[in-house]
Amino acid sequence: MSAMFGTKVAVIGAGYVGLTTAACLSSLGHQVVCADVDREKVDALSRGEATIREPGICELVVDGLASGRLEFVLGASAAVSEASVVILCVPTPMGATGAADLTTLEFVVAEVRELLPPGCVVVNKSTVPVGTAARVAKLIDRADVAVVSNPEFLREGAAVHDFLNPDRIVVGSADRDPAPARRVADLYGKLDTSVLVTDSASAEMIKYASNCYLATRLSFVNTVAELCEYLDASIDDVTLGMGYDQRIGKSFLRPGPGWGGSCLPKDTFALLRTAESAGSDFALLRAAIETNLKQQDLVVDKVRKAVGGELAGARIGLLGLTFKAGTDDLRDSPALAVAGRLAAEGAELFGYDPGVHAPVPGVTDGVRITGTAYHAADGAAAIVLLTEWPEFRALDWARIADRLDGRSVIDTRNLLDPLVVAGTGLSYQGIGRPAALPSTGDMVRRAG
Ligand SMILES: NC(=O)c1ccc[n+]([C@@H]2O[C@H](COP(=O)([O-])OP(=O)(O)OC[C@H]3O[C@@H](n4cnc5c(N)ncnc54)[C@H](O)[C@@H]3O)[C@@H](O)[C@H]2O)c1
Ligand SMILES: O=c1ccn([C@@H]2O[C@H](COP(=O)(O)OP(=O)(O)O[C@H]3O[C@H](CO)[C@@H](O)[C@H](O)[C@H]3O)[C@@H](O)[C@H]2O)c(=O)[nH]1
Repeated sequence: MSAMFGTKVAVIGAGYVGLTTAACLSSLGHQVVCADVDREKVDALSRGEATIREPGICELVVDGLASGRLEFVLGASAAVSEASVVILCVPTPMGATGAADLTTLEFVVAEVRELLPPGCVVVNKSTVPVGTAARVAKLIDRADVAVVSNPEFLREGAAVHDFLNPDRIVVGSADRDPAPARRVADLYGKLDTSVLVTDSASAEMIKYASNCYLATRLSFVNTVAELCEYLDASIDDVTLGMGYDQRIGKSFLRPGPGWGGSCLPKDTFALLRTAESAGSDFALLRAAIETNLKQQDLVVDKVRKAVGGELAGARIGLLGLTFKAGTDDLRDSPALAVAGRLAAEGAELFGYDPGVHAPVPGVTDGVRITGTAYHAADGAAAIVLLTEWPEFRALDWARIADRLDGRSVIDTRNLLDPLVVAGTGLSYQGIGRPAALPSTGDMVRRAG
């Protein structure tokens, strides 16, 4: 069967996943109505203003509105009445027990179930525990509506690129029913990628297993980095040497202040809880989570030592507050977790982040936001780099040295060239990096 274009699609939720999905599907030729409960967001998007910081999103929204293939509406019920595919992209945050909280998802399902046109396919794109597609099908309780799981794998900061160039598309339907799975797979017919069709439980598990594997890999790397410090080895060279093994690969091996963001922390907890309810002890995953919390302690220990053992009253400059570079997202940011621990010990914090221009009440409390990296350094006893924004590499470190009160630079992302920083008279510490070695990866011979 040839790929089908021009499908009428409703996308529920206009956040990182929903807005990207809506804008990209309209760019692929589909007719998309995207709904959100946030009136300001709907109004801004309807005016062609992007509400998230993602390369390419604004252009797609503007093009979609101009072509008439993209529309934003308030509330899910306003979006679904003519849709042949309804894609749920609402939040599934961590609940009180660590399990995913499905309240919003179930609320939306209850809101739209009677409005869905006959023959419509409902798609779970939100990250949801195994069994949720079956549960949603029960809640909808209509023989003429199928429920399909289609997990999303995009990364923030590269959302549009990842959506349009996915490593794979996973579609799971009840009993592997091919007809609704094909309807969903066909939405992506213009993309050159592998499409895996499976049952809905396996599709849901693929999403959690992928995120939990990535988190475990990082906890492993962070632990190897800690060992490197004791053994005077270089984590940069160790991960480079590991990455040449094609079974391991080079990506997702950078040590840091711990992994964070809106997905890995909640999804690791959720799978741990799912395992517990299935009577299984996922000890490896639990260790990955615990290792991640310990990583923040290690960073705080380094800072405490750097300022002479007492954080109370110490002025510290922080470079980076977002959970990774290239995003303005502060949700579950390891940088803010470290800041919170430093503040709890009485440190006075001044922070600069290229993606954060004003304090965010309840989120950046305890950190005074500065307009430049140099202002964060003013009079500080130490500088702590927490997010790997490339522009921090290009800072004038001699100028920072002049403005600092103390001498310490702690680079939790191994972003900086230690020789450049040390060349200004500052004392450099990375993660798993011996202080006195040249930067990294000096190859004697490179193949090809
Ligand atoms: N952020 C990512 O990188 C990413 C990647 C893959 C999967 N996911 C998953 O996708 C889901 C959504 O994540 P997100 O980051 O896009 O969340 P988000 O918070 O950025 O966006 C969710 C949107 O849903 C809206 N919303 C809430 N209740 C609603 C309702 N009743 N009706 C309509 N809209 C409603 C919110 O106003 C918000 O705009 C989660 O399950 C997440 O785990 C996220
Ligand atoms: O080598 C690395 C790579 C990442 N990180 C950290 O790991 C966290 C997560 O990073 P990343 O995976 O790039 O961020 P997300 O945008 O949250 O994307 C993850 O979570 C999404 C939501 O489920 C998935 O769709 C993506 O595939 C998955 O990578 C961040 O704190 C990063 O700083 C490191 O410390 N070292």
